[in-house]
Amino acid sequence: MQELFIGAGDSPASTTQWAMAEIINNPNILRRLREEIDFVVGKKREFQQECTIGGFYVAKGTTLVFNSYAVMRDPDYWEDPHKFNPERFLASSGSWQEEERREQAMKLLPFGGGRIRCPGSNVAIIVGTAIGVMVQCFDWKIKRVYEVNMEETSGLQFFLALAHPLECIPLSRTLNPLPTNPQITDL
Ligand code: HEM
Repeated sequence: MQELFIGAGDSPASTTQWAMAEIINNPNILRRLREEIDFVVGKKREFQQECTIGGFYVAKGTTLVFNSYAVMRDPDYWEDPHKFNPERFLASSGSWQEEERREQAMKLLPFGGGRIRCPGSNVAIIVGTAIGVMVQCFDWKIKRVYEVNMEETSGLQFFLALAHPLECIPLSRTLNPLPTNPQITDL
């Protein structure tokens, strides 16, 4: 946990500051960078021409927002879509052909897609590391109730949230040590 905070905190902030300081001191580089970004990204993100998608007419100038929540919980694509079942990805991924894999990826959109796909998705992978560390190092207890209340709320927040924020107690696994790896202890 300590490594996560140290490794993830100052390093991106300080690297960004150094790079921006250099860019500001070198206006030619700033101009070239901006030109390249404008060339690749463009200056507009709306439909540049009319078209039809899945039978629906989309007029020029439309800004399209898709409902990725509905796509990722669509019972036509996902078996038992509301069930927390991470193993669903393990079970089928081995047997998928490349085409099926690509099609399946279109139905899993945690970071959106296309040109406005989340640019922080590589950084966000840290969520997996944090969960891995919490599972590896602690047992988790909740107060009074049998299981965590999974009721959802959107409220005034932008993101879907737990209606009752998670309150849990970490119990260190040091009393029940991790099995030692002989290859590592032998070094
Ligand atoms: C688990 C964490 C994250 C999730 C689930 C997530 C998800 C998303 C989604 C769904 C979008 C909208 C994409 C679309 O409209 O197609 C988005 C946009 C964006 N995300 Fe993330 N994100 C996460 C973390 C991050 C992080 C760590 C950063 C920055 C380091 C970041 C920066 C952005 C930005 C700047 C946009 C706007 C992109 C644009 O409109 O061009 N996100 N994110």
